[in-house]
Amino acid sequence: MVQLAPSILSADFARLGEHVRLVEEAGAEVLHIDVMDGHFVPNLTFGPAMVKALRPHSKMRFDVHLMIEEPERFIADFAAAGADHITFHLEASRHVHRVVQQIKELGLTAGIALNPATQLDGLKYILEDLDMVLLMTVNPGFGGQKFINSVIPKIQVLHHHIEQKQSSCVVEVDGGINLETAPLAARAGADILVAGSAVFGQADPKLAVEKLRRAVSTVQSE
Ligand SMILES: O=C(CO)[C@H](O)[C@H](O)COP(=O)(O)O
Ligand SMILES: [Fe+2]
Repeated sequence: MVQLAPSILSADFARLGEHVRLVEEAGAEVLHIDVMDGHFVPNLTFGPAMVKALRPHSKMRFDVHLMIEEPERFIADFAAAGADHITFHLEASRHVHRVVQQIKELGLTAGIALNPATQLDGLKYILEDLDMVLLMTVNPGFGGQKFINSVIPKIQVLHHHIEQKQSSCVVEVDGGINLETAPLAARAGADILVAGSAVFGQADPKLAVEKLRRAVSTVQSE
């Protein structure tokens, strides 16, 4: 069963509580929270205070995607604010194993994200410690970008590897997911699909989640 993770990056920040409740009512399992620092990526978003403010409004799993340099500096703050899961970028940390341990010691699940051009090889000695791998299908930094099709084989390879190892690690795909690309990513082996503009950029975010769910359910029944 593929899960949907609406990204608040494209939500109306002035009506965030209301928007988050809408997607939860529509059955979204995970809320994706994009944190950007203006260094690792050329954009700035928000910090732990946003997670803390949203926490009382939702029972969804809070999936924090850190697009920040030296993520170890902020793990404890996001955990205290109510994150359930933290993903950081392989490209942004020099002590990958230590950061994974830090996240897990706080009782959260841990994931590593890879930019579209980053090889899977960098995960070789850490994969067994991960709860999630996030494969970016756009270059991180902005919502509303076009899905990079050449990442599809990378999703397939990772999915097959995880299946062979009988690991419980899940594959999340993030960037440019819409009604057309969601089935492609699901068919390639994605377990969780992040969608920002295809949900919160639509006039009716609740209907948008329902449509995405229908689009991926056709793949599951193949
Ligand atoms: O991590 C991200 C960008 O760096 C976002 O999660 C992602 O881009 C979602 O937005 P959209 O679905 O509009 O592409
Ligand atoms: Fe993201």
